[in-house]
Amino acid sequence: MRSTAAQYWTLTKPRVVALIVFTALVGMFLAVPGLPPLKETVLGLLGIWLAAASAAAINHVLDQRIDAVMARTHDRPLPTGGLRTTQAVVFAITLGVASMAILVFLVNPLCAVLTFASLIGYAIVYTGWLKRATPQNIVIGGIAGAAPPALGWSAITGTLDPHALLLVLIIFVWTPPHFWALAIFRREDYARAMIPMLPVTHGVTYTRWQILLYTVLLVLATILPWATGMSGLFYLGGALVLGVVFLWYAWRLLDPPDEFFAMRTFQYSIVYLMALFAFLLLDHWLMPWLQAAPAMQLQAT
Ligand code: HEM
Ligand SMILES: CC(C)=CCC/C(C)=C/CC/C(C)=C/COP(=O)(O)OP(=O)(O)O
Repeated sequence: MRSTAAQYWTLTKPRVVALIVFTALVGMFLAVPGLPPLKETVLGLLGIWLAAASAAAINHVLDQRIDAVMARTHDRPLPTGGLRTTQAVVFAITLGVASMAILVFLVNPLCAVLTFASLIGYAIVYTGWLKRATPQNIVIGGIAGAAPPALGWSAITGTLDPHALLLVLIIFVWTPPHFWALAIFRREDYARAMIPMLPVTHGVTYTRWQILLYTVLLVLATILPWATGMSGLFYLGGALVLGVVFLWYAWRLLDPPDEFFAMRTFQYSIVYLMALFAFLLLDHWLMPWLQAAPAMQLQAT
């Protein structure tokens, strides 16, 4: 039996939210030359983390009947009775209110509004409506999960920058291969719960082609930070290597070597996004050094 604290922690989907917060952090670092101001960085991350955790807890509340019939999710705190619905609702509201208080009063109103829209987008629009309504659920709902780089950026600058939207676009296009690979492996779960995920409504072969299509779009989208001058060649090299590996997974998935290959593709999607954003960050730090190096060589001669 897990402790009550561990059950609450599970409600926040800690690993998904950790990667979400990392993408927000990268948005913050890319927003300004050098280091972003400490106060906005720390409080902005705290506010975004609390909002995402609140949204995740609401997802557990609204999905508890679905979660109870799926093998992957049946042991979550609400289906098992580890926590009562009222406990989860109070927890979600507390996190949400704390997040908004921090962002409105200590960061800036734009960041607060965008973060609130993402919270509602995931917790209510995706979970409460789209997930049950259309196989395009995760494509449209993916906007909320993709928003954090823009949330981070706006926490630092108080503006919505086109470069931040490029990072949002990358995660938006990444979401379908990320999720549909898992959904192929778990399609019987979704069929049993009567959730219209793409492999259930359109079949596995169609979903595999859609994964390949979105992976091609993803690789093209990842060229844009370099093409628009936001990132340098170090980033581009990393993005292309990661992208070629993703394309290889998506291509092999059309005729997979075993039934677990879709799951391996899903796992790679997470490594991919983590590494891609790490490349953005490293490139941002390295760029001044790389640009200064030829000038220093000239001075030496
Ligand atoms: C609508 C958009 C998305 C959908 C439908 C989706 C769906 C899923 C699902 C069903 C899982 C398996 C969770 C589990 O077994 O507990 C998962 C795992 C994961 N997702 Fe997503 N995801 C989305 C967006 C994102 C975003 C935006 C990120 C991060 C930027 C992300 C990061 C992760 C990570 C890190 C895991 C692994 C969690 C673990 O190992 O416990 N996902 N996703
Ligand atoms: C404020 C802000 C940044 C909000 C974003 C919040 C957030 C946690 C987004 C992650 C998306 C996600 C895990 C979707 C899976 O939901 P699912 O219900 O399809 O998956 P499940 O079956 O594992 O519950």
